This record gives sequence, C-alpha cells and structure tokens, in this order.
Amino acid sequence: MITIRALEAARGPFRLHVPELAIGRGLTLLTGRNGSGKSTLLNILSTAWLPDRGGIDYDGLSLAESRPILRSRIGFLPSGLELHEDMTAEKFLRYMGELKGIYDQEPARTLLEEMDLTSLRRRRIRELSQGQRQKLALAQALLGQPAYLFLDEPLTFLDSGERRQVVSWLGRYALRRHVVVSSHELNEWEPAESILWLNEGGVLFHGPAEEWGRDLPLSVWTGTVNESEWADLSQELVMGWRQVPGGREVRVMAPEPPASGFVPADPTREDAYFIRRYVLRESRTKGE
Ligand SMILES: Nc1ncnc2c1ncn2[C@@H]1O[C@H](COP(=O)(O)OP(=O)(O)OP(=O)(O)O)[C@@H](O)[C@H]1O
Repeated sequence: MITIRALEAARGPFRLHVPELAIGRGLTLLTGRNGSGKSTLLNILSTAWLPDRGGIDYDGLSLAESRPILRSRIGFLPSGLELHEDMTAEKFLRYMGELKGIYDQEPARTLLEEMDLTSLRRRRIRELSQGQRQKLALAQALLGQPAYLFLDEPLTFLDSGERRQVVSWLGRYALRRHVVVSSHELNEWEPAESILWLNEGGVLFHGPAEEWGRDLPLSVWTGTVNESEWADLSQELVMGWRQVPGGREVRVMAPEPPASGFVPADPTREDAYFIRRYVLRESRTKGE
C-alpha cells in the first residue's frame, strides 16, 4: 500500500494538495484534464521531485527515512524522457540497468524481446521511430521488476496493436505490484482496477473502477436522430455520434431520454469521465 498524508507541492502558481490517499496493489489509472497535476504527482511518487510538505509511505517504508532503498524498488517513465541518442538500444538498457545495480545482461535482453525490439537492439536510439523509443523508455522503467511502477502516458506514439499489448502486459505485471499510469484514454485501460481523478491539483475521485461508472448524476442514452433533431440536441451533451442509414446514431448524457426512441446504455469509463466533468463544470458555473 502506498499511503500519502498531507501532501503539498507547488510548481509556480500550481499547487498539488492531497490530504490523504491510499493506493493499493494493482493497476491504478490516473486521469484528469491537462494541467490537473498528474505528472506532478507521478514525479513525486517516483521520488524524482520531493514534496514541500507531507509524507508518503510505501508498504510501511517512509519516503523521508528510506529514500535510497525505495528508489531501488521504483520504476519510472516520465513524460518526455531524453534518451541517450548515440547509444544503441541494447547498450542504453544495459547502462540504465547498471545504474540500478543490475549487472546481469539477461533482464535487458528479456525486456527488448518483450517490447518487440530485439531486431533493433544494435540500432542507435537516434535511428529509432518515436514509438520504438517510447517502448525503450518503457523498458528502462521495468528494469529490475520494480515493486512500484509509475508511468506517465506510456502509450504515447504506440500503434493500436502495441497499445493493447502493453496494456495487457501491464495488467498482468500489476497483479502483485503497485502500478500507476496516467492516461486520457480511459476505455483503453480495461485491466485497471482503480481510478484516480485529479482536478486542479486535488483528488476528486479515487476508488474501484466499478464505482467510477456507478451512481452518476446523468444517464447515457443512444438513439438515431434526423438532421433537424440533431440540430435541436445540445452539443455539450453529445458524447459521440456516427452516421447510419436514416440519420445519426448518437450517444448523449441526460437525466431523461432526450427524444423518443432513445434507450439507456451502460456508461463506459470515458462516458463517466465526461459526465463527471460536465457536472463539475456546471456546478462551478452556477457557483455551487
Ligand atoms: N517546472 C514547472 N514550473 C512551473 N509550473 C509548472 C512546472 N511544471 C508543471 N507546472 C504547472 O503545474 C501544473 C500541473 O502540471 P502537470 O504537468 O502535473 O499536469 P498534467 O495533469 O500532467 O497535465 P497534462 O495532461 O497536460 O500532461 C500545470 O499548470 C503546469 O503549468
């Protein structure tokens, strides 16, 4: 269990404030709009940045007293990690491994294989594509099979097949470990058991993924509309649409069916996010 108490961290005018938070084993999906503090929190959890106030415990070991030992158990993929352009992929992983005290070459080889990079192992990093670099950056975070893994938007630049593979792989990896990933794509992270929603530096939701889509203040409806009905729909409430014979099939959030013929749909994780964000914005606008 990772336990956060009275955490505060300021970056310029931005302030991250987490009074209390307990992140259990498994895959936690960290989400929130741009600038909500996801990277800040991941940088702090990974010990790259120290908080201004407050404490964090990792299975009983405190950040204040056990930083070196904790660092040896942490893997981190920051956003925009600069790789050593002139090193080959294999040398880079070996080098990062040695910095972590791993002198055996097997872990680097295994990770290259798991990331489907074996055939590129002798290529210099500057010759790799963005997606290949991203996988290499992910591989360095996994060196030593860290018990605590923090990944900032790990799927960036990956194609859809690779995204699926990485999600599924991390889902299995997280079975006995703490893994926190930040992402804007909630539906993609099906194996995530917990969701952590940050907004303006504060936690608005943290709980099991099943609860994320439950007891929402608005329901999700689907139905087909013609062009004039489409024009009457409030675009703010439309979460998606596609052209079908006879009109548009739309997916909307509303307390009641917006027109006849609409049927309720189970909210996806992204639907739940849209609804929660919309309701939050509305309540702020009304000054509640
Ligand atoms: N070095 C810095 N100096 C000043 N402000 C910073 C610094 N780093 C981040 N910030 C500010 O902190 C806030 C939170 O940034 P952070 O990168 O944690 O958000 P995020 O949720 O990860 O956003 P995104 O989804 O865009 O990646 C932002 O308002 C950002 O401008």
